[in-house]
Amino acid sequence: MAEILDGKLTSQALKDQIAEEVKAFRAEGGKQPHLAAILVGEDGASQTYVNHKVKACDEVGFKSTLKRFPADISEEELLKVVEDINADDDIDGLIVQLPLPKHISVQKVTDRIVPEKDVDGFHPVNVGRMTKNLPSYISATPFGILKLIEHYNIDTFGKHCVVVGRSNIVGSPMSILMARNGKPGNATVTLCHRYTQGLEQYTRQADILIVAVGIPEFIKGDMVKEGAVVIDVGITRVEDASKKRGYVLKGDCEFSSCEEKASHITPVPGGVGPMTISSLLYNTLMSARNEVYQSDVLVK
Ligand SMILES: Nc1nc(=O)c2c([nH]1)NC[C@@H]1CN(c3ccc(C(=O)N[C@@H](CCC(=O)O)C(=O)O)cc3)C=[N+]21
Repeated sequence: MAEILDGKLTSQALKDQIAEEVKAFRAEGGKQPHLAAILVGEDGASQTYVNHKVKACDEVGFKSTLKRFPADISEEELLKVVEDINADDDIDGLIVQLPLPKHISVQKVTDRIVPEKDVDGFHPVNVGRMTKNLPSYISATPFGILKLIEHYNIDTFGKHCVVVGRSNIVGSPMSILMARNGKPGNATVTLCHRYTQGLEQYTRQADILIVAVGIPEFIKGDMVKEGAVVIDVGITRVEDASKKRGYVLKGDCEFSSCEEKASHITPVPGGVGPMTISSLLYNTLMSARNEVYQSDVLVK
């Protein structure tokens, strides 16, 4: 029986801390942190996530602005919206909810956000600074996983961490963060992906197994080492006619079989997902306080 790494509880604790810090900051004459989100199209999951983000802003005392556009907005128009927000001194953080429609380049749009407002940590300047262990915005999902590991006092020093999936948003930054000299960090990292041969040979060696492939129940218990810490980043809507909503949420790990082997495991939902939201808020607070790019000559 594994201990549950409760992302809902941990996220709430982090939000409570953020709310306190907002109060203290404003009492010193600081501004109200302000997060802007851009949502393009009508994707159901994206709408859910963005609504969660707006609600979370209210909870911690942030201002939020949601800008919605139809799926057929042109790339040029969207880039103009980004530029307007870049120039708006009241807005501290901007996220463009992914995925975007195919005719819009994710890279062009994320690269257009000024690094100082890139609270998603997707801009190459933030990715580069993260890699060099300089102050940066760390993407919300990897940042949330670090916070969860920290909250439960999980030791990563010298441990073997196997990351499955090499996406720009999760797998790649996660592998860098777990290996770099930090806390949590200093792990020995193996990064596996779709072309890895004999995947289970690697996953079975993991003291910490982080899975972000987006394939429901991809990892089974027999691929997990006894006593491993299992972090499941996947969250897929799987059709289920017996449910009122018509779907269930599934992680990348088969919970029942992995839970038998693991010492700690994140559930889906209620694991990594909620941590993502509070981490985004934390980045926005850091931006309002001008902590990351303060007195910084790199990008000015
Ligand atoms: N620019 C951008 N930044 C992102 O950070 C970003 C994105 N685009 N696109 C999509 C992914 C996914 N993501 C999640 C956020 C919260 C939950 C979350 O709160 N999940 C709840 C359940 C949510 C539900 O009921 O569907 C849970 O796991 O308990 C999940 C996934 C952020 N992402």
